[in-house]
This record gives sequence, C-alpha cells and structure tokens, in this order.
Amino acid sequence: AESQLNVDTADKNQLVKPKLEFQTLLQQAGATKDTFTMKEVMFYLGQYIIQKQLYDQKQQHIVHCSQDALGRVLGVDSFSVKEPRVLFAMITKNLVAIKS
Ligand SMILES: COc1nc(N(C)C)ncc1-n1nc2c(c1C(C)C)[C@H](c1ccc(C#N)cc1)N(c1cc(Cl)c[nH]c1=O)C2=O
Repeated sequence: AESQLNVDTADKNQLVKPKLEFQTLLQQAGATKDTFTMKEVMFYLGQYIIQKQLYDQKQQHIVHCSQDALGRVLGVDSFSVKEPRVLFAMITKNLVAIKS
C-alpha cells in the first residue's frame, strides 16, 4: 500500500512515487520512470534547477522559483540549498512512500 506520511528520507532503499505535477517536473529534467529513490529525486531536481538556471547569480545557494512550476510544487518563492531539513520537508509533501 502507499502511505504519504512516512517518506523516510534517510532510508536509502525507500522507493517513492512523486505526485503528478512533481512527476512532470522530474520528467522535464530527464526522468523516464515513475518511482525513485530519494537520491534520484534530488539528482533530477538538481538537474532541473541547474538547467533552468533558477539559482541566484550572486548568492548561488539560493534558488528562486516563484515564476516556475518548482515554486508551485514546493510551495515557496525561494529557498536555500543549504537547508536540508527545510528542503526535504517541502519535497516529501510531493512524494508517496511505496511499501515494498
Ligand atoms: C543552486 O544549487 C547549486 N548551484 C550551483 N551553481 C554552480 C550555481 N552548484 C551546485 C548547486 N547545488 N548544491 C546542492 C545542489 C545543487 C544543484 C544540483 C541544484 C543539490 C540540490 C539542491 C536542491 C534541490 C532541490 N529541490 C536538489 C538538489 N544539493 C542537495 C541538497 C540536499 Cl539537502 C540533498 N541533496 C543534494 O544534492 C546541494 O546541496
């Protein structure tokens, strides 16, 4: 069964299924499947951010996403890549844990 609440980001083997809009975003970054490890989710999101140059030219740890689907999906206008807990909290809201 699928359960949203316990997406354990620390569990390397945990497979997650992105919700629809998030899945579309990962596909734009090159993803070709619909279940991922957290490491893969972060990789594709990272590619998305770099490809669309959503980072601040001056303070490159800041991502501006208010004018982008990423902002709608994460629910913020901008965030710092240096705040892992904040980042994972936003991302896991868009994922469903797959019970293996
Ligand atoms: C603006 O960011 C950067 N800008 C530059 N320039 C030269 C301009 N170089 C590297 C980064 N960069 N640093 C980190 C990451 C990146 C790229 C891949 C976005 C990744 C990362 C951050 C956020 C999401 C989301 N949504 C996904 C992956 N990341 C990670 C952060 C965490 Cl918490 C877990 N895993 C990660 O890879 C970092 O620390």
